[in-house]
Amino acid sequence: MAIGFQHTLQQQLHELVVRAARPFVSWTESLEGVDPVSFFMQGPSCGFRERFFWSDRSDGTILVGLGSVHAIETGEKDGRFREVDARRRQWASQIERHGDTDAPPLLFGGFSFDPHRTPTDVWRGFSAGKLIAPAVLLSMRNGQAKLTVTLPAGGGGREIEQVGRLLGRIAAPPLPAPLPALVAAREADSGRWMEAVRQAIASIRAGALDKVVLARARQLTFAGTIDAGSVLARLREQQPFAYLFAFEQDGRCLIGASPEQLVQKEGETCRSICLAGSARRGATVEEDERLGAWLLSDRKNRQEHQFVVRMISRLFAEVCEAVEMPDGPQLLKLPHIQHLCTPVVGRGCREPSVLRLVERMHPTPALGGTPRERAMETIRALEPLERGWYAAPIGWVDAYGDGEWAVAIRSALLAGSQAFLFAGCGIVADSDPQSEYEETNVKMAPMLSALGVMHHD
Ligand SMILES: C=C(O[C@@H]1C=C(C(=O)O)C=C[C@H]1O)C(=O)O
Ligand SMILES: [Mg+2]
Repeated sequence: MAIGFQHTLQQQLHELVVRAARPFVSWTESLEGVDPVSFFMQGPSCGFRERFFWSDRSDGTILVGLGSVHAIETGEKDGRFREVDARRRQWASQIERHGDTDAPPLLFGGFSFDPHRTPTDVWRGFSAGKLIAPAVLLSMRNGQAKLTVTLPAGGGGREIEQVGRLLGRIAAPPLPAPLPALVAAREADSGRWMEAVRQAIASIRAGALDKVVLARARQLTFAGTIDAGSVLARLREQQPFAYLFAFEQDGRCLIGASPEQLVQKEGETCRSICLAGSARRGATVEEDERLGAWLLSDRKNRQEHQFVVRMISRLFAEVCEAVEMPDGPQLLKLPHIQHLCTPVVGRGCREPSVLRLVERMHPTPALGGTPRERAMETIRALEPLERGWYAAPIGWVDAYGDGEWAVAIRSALLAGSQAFLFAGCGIVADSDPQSEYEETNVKMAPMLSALGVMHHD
């Protein structure tokens, strides 16, 4: 689509919404030569109040959404995944599709970590479950870029005008705004956090549970508003092997670079990454290799990892015809940290939607613990913070039920001039509170660096 055709396009969109026979109309066309982060950055100045970003680890799929044409939100607790999935199916049947129909319409979404926890003001708008269909979607898959506009039948005048503005500006992308300076950092006392870890270790040794993940939060205050677009641009440079995600609404943005896939469904194939067990990166090649070799053979880290592998491989065996996975973990090396990693593939998946898989998977022992309910109770009792959407599923689902979800770790909630950072770690019988504390410091480093804050403790 050539720039300058935008008036014809606006006219076409007007005609489509007038003639629509279903509640929503969606139109898709190729759109080459657009940088996805610039597209994201254009959102607010074109009047879009919601912004979404997703890219997978290989950049094979990049999805950027602006605005909201349909929101599915639930305050349900145990039934939240089923409820939003049922409403997703209903939405999918209400769309009239035009143009290139290879790219199905999709929704960006997220869930809270623990719907039984009372929501706090910090996480305002980040409900137990939420899916949003963007008004405008830039999707890049297999090297092909497409633009999809979805509008309500008989309406959409404002959105059509915004799309016009967006297309008019695409050729001149804005520069990322400089990040404001840090003025204050606040965190609960590290001694208290380590005391909670000590209590968790005692419960585990007493046989109450096998593993629990405990997290910390740090609140940073900056001299001005933090723009999610600038943070995203930095994450894209600094974290090339992670899932990049951003979910922004009402000026609040959950953003991060997560190495951890929760689950992907593509037709009858589903995939997951078991990720648990961590070491920092070495300063030299020798030190780095030594730390990696140590991690691969360390009993405590192997155990922490194995709980995740056991749960995910069993679950895949229940819902798939066949499960493929390597015999032992591999190392996943990221800029600040290395992890034990076991990819799992399921063939002949019988679940009809990725959201049904998310329901079964969340929380895995990598983010909650094992056994699941005991771990959740332990987190509620020992962790003083509200996780909100941290460590919870974030991703997208399309009209057919396919999609990909990561866990929202290595992340921050941006709210005006404040950023809330979170990091957790898997506690097992052999954990040492001081080392676990240091591990969470390493996990906060990527987000601190993306925010332009030097890491020091
Ligand atoms: C909970 C986090 O990370 C999880 C905990 C890990 C660990 O304890 O070794 C490793 C990867 C993640 O599954 C986090 O980054 O906040
Ligand atoms: Mg760990």
